[in-house]
Amino acid sequence: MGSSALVFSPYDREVLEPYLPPRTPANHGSLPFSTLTFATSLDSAISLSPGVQTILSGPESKAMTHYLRSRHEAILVGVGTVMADDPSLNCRLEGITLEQQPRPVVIDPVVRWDVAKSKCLSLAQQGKGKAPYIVCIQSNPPFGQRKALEAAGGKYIYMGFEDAMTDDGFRFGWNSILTALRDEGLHSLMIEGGGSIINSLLVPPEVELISSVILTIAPTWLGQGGVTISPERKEKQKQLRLQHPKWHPLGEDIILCGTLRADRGNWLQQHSK
Ligand SMILES: NC(=O)C1=CN([C@@H]2O[C@H](COP(=O)(O)OP(=O)(O)OC[C@H]3O[C@@H](n4cnc5c(N)ncnc54)[C@H](OP(=O)(O)O)[C@@H]3O)[C@@H](O)[C@H]2O)C=CC1
Ligand SMILES: Nc1nc(O)c(N)c(N[C@@H]2O[C@H](COP(=O)(O)O)[C@@H](O)[C@H]2O)n1
Repeated sequence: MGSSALVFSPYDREVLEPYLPPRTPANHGSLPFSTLTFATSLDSAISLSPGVQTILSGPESKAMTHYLRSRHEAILVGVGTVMADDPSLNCRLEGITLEQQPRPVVIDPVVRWDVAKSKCLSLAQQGKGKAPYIVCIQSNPPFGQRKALEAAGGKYIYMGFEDAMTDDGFRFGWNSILTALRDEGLHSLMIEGGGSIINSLLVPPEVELISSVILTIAPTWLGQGGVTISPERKEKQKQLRLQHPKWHPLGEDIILCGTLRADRGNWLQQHSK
């Protein structure tokens, strides 16, 4: 995504409002309000292949993504995404102060990402975003990286080893991740990707941790071999269906909002026009 200041209209803001975190966090003990949001093709791909950044959002939905960034206290991505994209993970909406910038959070269990060389840290050093929090198991990340990260206001968040080892490597439970972020004082979280992060959340019981879903659907097919969103189907699992869906066209894309949690239904109905 480019670097010029973006504008998102008051009308479009109002359409999204019921699906966004409350402006004043209600309960300090609860887990962060978590919005799952990403851009997908018509064949459910979020990139052409692992490790390749693929622009799907048009200018209008890109501005929406930056509005969402301004409305959450943190943006979460997996290490696969930062290694592939070297993203900025800041908000480039017109008039945003440093205080209003979201905190980037990167799930990087064995510290594969060299944060010291990242665009995200460089932007934090320039006061154009916040330095990331990196969620990992390792207790001694490379000294130079830790020094650079901490000097800019970021940190490593260490998770316990218990229950984290799986056939795929270290995997923290989502409840533990969200608890750790709540303990860092983060009340709302925008989960952007990538594929493995999103797919692991779209299965029970993790799906209950998602407060809202806001998708950008771009009118394009990426074809086979991409990173796709297609969660594992567990035996006897019910179909996973978005509740209270709202479709909203933005430029050439369409935005699909909804919820996956039964207890959000009443709240959404009250706040939807
Ligand atoms: N279109 C869009 O909106 C978006 C597209 N993307 C695209 O997605 C692609 C990247 O997706 P993908 O390759 O799946 O990578 P991810 O960003 O999903 O990162 C995956 C890695 O994160 C770590 N991880 C994930 N879940 C956990 C967990 N529960 N506990 C501990 N570690 C965990 C693992 O690291 P380890 O391997 O070290 O164990 C895993 O391999 C890129 O091409 C990017 O461009 C990304 C975001 C948005
Ligand atoms: N909303 C959206 N649309 C796309 O087309 C995308 N490729 C992405 N990708 C996500 O945005 C990150 C890039 O952010 P910066 O512009 O560098 O801040 C990328 O890493 C993905 O998380 N999103």
